[in-house]
Amino acid sequence: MTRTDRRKATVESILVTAEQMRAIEARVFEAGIPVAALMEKVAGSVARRIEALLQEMPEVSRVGVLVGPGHNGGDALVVARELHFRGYAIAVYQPLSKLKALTSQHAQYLASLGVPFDEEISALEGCDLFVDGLFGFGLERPLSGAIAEAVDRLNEWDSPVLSIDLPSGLHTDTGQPLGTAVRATRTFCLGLWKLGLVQDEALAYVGTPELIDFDLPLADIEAVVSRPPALRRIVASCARSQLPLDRPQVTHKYKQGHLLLVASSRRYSGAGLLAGLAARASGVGMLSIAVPESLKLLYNGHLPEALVVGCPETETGAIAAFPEELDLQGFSAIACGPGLTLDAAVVPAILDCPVPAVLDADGLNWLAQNGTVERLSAREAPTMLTPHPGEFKRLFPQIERTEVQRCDRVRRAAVATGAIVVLKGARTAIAHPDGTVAFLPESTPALARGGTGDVLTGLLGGLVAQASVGEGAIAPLVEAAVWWHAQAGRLAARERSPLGVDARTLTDYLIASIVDL
Ligand SMILES: NC(=O)C1=CN([C@@H]2O[C@H](COP(=O)(O)OP(=O)(O)OC[C@H]3O[C@@H](n4cnc5c(N)ncnc54)[C@H](O)[C@@H]3O)[C@@H](O)[C@H]2O)[C@@H](O)CC1
Ligand SMILES: [K+]
Repeated sequence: MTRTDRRKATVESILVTAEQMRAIEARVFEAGIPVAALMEKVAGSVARRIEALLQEMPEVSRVGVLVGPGHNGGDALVVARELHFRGYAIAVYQPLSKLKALTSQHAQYLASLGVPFDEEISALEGCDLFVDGLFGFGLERPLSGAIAEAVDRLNEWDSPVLSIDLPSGLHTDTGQPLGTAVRATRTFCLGLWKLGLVQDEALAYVGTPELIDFDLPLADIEAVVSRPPALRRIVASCARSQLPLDRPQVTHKYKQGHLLLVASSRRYSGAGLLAGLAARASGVGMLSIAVPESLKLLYNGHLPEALVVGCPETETGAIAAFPEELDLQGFSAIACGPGLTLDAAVVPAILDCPVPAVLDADGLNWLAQNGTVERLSAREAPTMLTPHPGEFKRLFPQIERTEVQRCDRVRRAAVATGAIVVLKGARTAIAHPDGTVAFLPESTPALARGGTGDVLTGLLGGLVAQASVGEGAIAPLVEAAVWWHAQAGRLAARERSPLGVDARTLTDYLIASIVDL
């Protein structure tokens, strides 16, 4: 990989906090680039990008530009100037009279060109497009008074809004609106991806995010951001490259991993089927499924290739124990949890077994009742937990109470337990025991349906089983599984509408979403 490629890969994959961005910028300025030159370069790139978008928007003639007191406002003024010269009618909303020096100079020049400035947002009413440069990264103070009212007013209008760096009002790290925030159609994130943009709280504000790379030197990025970076985005090309698509020519089924799926009860008979169908799509060499004895026929019917292990049942129809002859150590991975109910008595045996394990649903609920941290830190083999926020809260009540930010909560959970923790959400976060956290930047709300979590468990289990018999590391595969699951959801939503992504259908789209790679 050349240095240029490495820089590009780094820029695509890391997430920075406001503090880190500030430190990187400071190094660049210290090294000598004039602030005005950088602003011209960055805002010039944004302007060219907007001009390209405008080629597809012939209806736009009047552009409203929101200008704040700092350099985000300066960027917006450069964009406004360029669009003015391209023939667009520009109107500027500038609520605060005191501007930073550079911003003030740009304002003075734009005004000299005859562009009208106003301190009332109503002056922009009826514009065909808005450019939001009120506040950029590092905002701490909540928006209030007339500016907050102006933002709320803007949010009621229909024309598209393009935000520079972040939607104004959003906290750079938490992604939460400070008082209120601009609801953008598109956000041009400058230089490096900001952590806040991949938080669930930010999604209603960010619109389509896009990175404007302005050539921050790799040395300056690496001087501030640790290696491996503590915070990352899952990049599609990297996730894809982890999938076990290239098999050796000479192999056999047991060399491709043997997954034991432990799932279902008479009450929740379908959960294990969904996980089993997803495990099938993972390409795992052998699939065994342990279910209550009375469900054996059902499972044989739906998953003819699987070895179905009928287990003794409790009175309630849960798995009471594994059959004596079942050797847990003979599997390359175990995935446990979907549909078990808390009556199932199999989790301790899995925890005691030195085989990689994925725990979900009632596997997690069992842990929550029996001491998550103590039980997991004693384990020798890799463990993966896939909680949704409710399960996470039950698993880690102390962490939930002390940490405000999701990113910190999930990181602490992974460090404390030694497990890889997949905290599911609109933007799933994956924390590793070394303290690094990766976020899935693209997904679809169509996946918010019962059973899609069972699909993830089966898929992840199947991939982990393959990695654990091969040379591949398990950690990157967890991220690949989360990415793949979302890709399947996105493809299904595109082809069948967001209503057509039931969990059973999702399992069909797993293969469809990777066949043309
Ligand atoms: N300096 C440069 O050449 C570059 C600057 N960039 C731009 O600069 C931005 C960051 O600039 P700044 O650090 O000036 O930050 P802002 O543009 O967000 O402005 C901060 C100013 O707003 C005021 N302020 C903060 N909260 C407020 C509130 N709630 N109500 C009223 N006023 C409030 C502060 O007193 C401060 O003066 C980036 O987001 C980006 O757009 C980037 O283009 C990179 C290059
Ligand atoms: K902004």
